[in-house]
Amino acid sequence: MSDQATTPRNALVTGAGQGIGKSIALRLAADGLDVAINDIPANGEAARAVAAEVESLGRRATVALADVSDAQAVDGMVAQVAADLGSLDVMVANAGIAHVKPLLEVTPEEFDHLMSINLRGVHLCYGAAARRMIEQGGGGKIIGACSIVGYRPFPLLGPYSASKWAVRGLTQAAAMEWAQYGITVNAYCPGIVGTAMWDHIDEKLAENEGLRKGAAIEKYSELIHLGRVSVPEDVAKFVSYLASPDSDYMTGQSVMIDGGVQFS
Ligand SMILES: NC(=O)C1=CN([C@@H]2O[C@H](COP(=O)(O)OP(=O)(O)OC[C@H]3O[C@@H](n4cnc5c(N)ncnc54)[C@H](O)[C@@H]3O)[C@@H](O)[C@H]2O)C=CC1
Ligand SMILES: CC(=O)C(C)=O
Repeated sequence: MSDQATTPRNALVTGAGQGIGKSIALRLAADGLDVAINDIPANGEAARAVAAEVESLGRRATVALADVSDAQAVDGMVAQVAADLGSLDVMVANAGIAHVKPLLEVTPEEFDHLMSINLRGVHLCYGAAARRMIEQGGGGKIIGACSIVGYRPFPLLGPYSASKWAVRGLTQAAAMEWAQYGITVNAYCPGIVGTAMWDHIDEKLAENEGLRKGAAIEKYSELIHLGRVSVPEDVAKFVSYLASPDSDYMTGQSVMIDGGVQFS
């Protein structure tokens, strides 16, 4: 195995127009990395606003709009980022969506749509980044969005939980195959983070269980030993470590950063 040859310099964060991805992008910029902001074209304005915030921290930024489920678009995104910033050293495959539905009501189309973003999207981003890093020859850091439900599913989040379970497996396989190139591959497993995703989950769980809005997140928050709902910055601090040389001897891990909900 070759050594991690260079200190990470240029990062790409998918789904970075809001929520956890935005927080990761800003944290990596604060750490001294230049950052490419990805989101879907429909969220382009938010992505450009995050890029402006990165620049206000004194770092270079570029916006690379693409749907991570589209193989051609992902290859184009990675090529654009490497051209704009000079290299790709850190890939954070953060983009994801959640559906809340009883398994017996999930249609094959809904299942495929979720998997195309949460699993194929991560696979495409991992692969495109790895090919670029191998070509560059200096190793790299590949980081994926898993979840506590990648270890223990939540009811009504069946396909979502399965997608995160699969991200954990993909992360282990990629770590094994790409160690020889000095590339580490790890994932973060947040618990209950107060973002638009949990607003949606709360609303749908409430509908399903006949609860008022806000009651579902309160109920699930009782599982958090540290006693508060997570904020995106909690996750970004850990991703900062995964993107830094301090984590060079760690690969294939999907690590809980959940305030003490799930113990692996
Ligand atoms: N919020 C939470 O409690 C938790 C979130 N996660 C994971 O963390 C990641 C980020 O979650 P949040 O920030 O909460 O979600 P969010 O819904 O606030 O943000 C997700 C971002 O991804 C973008 N996105 C969606 N589909 C995309 C696609 N096909 N291509 C490119 N971008 C796309 C959205 O436009 C949005 O900007 C997701 O993978 C999620 O599954 C994991 C555990 C807990
Ligand atoms: C959205 C998600 O992954 C959880 C566990 O809430």
